[in-house]
Amino acid sequence: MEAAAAMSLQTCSFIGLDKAGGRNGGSVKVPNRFWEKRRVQAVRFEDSWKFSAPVRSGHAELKISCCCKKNTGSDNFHNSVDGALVLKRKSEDVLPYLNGRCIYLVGMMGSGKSTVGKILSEVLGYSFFDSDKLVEQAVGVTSVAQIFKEHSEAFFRDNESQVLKDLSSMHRLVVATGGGAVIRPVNWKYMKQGMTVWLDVPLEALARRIAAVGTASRPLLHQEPGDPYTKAFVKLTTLSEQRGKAYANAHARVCLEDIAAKQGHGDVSALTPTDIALEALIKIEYVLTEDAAVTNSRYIQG
Ligand SMILES: Nc1ncnc2c1ncn2[C@@H]1O[C@H](COP(=O)(O)OP(=O)(O)O)[C@@H](O)[C@H]1O
Ligand SMILES: O=C(O)C1=C[C@@H](OP(=O)(O)O)[C@@H](O)[C@H](O)C1
Repeated sequence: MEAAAAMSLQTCSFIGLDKAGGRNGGSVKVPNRFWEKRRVQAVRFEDSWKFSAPVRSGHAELKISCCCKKNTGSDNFHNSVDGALVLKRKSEDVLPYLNGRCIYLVGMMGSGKSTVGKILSEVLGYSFFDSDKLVEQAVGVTSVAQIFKEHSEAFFRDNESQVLKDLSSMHRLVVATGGGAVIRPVNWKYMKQGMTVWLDVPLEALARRIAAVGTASRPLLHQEPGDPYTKAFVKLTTLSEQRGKAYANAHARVCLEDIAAKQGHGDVSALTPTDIALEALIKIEYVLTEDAAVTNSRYIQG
């Protein structure tokens, strides 16, 4: 049911970026023309950063017809509709508290940032961006692997920071960041303009997912010897040790082991992207309502 729910919920649309810098130049600035186009979808709010308890509106219209189209079996159909409804209702709870703030998904390669991010953007009515894709478009190449090969990791990181900086002035976006975006403190300054959410996935599950699609598109994993699972697992273990603390900077942590335990089976591979998106919304709501409560109690106390 999940693939269908995810497919039907995703409406990712990227708008091409003009090449704004030479291949051998320094960082590449995302051109203004790009943001002018996006402004149609990504509304700017001048004063949206105040944490206060919002006025709740009634339930918005539920848009589930697209989910039904993709499913065939009757069990799948019901699971999918139920899952989509629960997710949509939760998004309506969270939206007033988000107040236009962007969501930045962080996590290791293969943690599901793009998959879950597209679902979140759809239910929230936000636009979706994959920062890797924005870097590729800004540099004028078709893959991150090409940037690593023809330039360097440092060149990629500079461009990644520039993209995050440009995104940080926007609103109503869900951004799937690259797995290494967390290592530069300045990127946190940009990402923390919005809500940051860490998708915390066990290494075995990450390596299984990556092995299923191959390591070619992920240059940091591709250099290791061995079969795709071993290559991925070995390098991810090292990266996770180096980055573990950095991911923990996020406002919210979505731990797949915890979700699986809550569901009573303990099997993270049985979790669907919709389960994970729902948990992300629950965690975001928790963080934002805590902030709103603190702000309101300060206001009452004068
Ligand atoms: N919950 C999930 N269960 C199984 N596979 C998943 C799940 N979420 C994502 N995947 C798969 O894992 C791979 C990596 O997901 P992706 O969203 O691209 O991760 P990221 O953007 O964090 O690198 C993709 O092939 C995707 O289909
Ligand atoms: O973890 C990392 O350092 C990287 C993760 C990749 O993004 P995904 O997390 O989307 O695979 C991409 O940015 C690049 O290959 C480096």
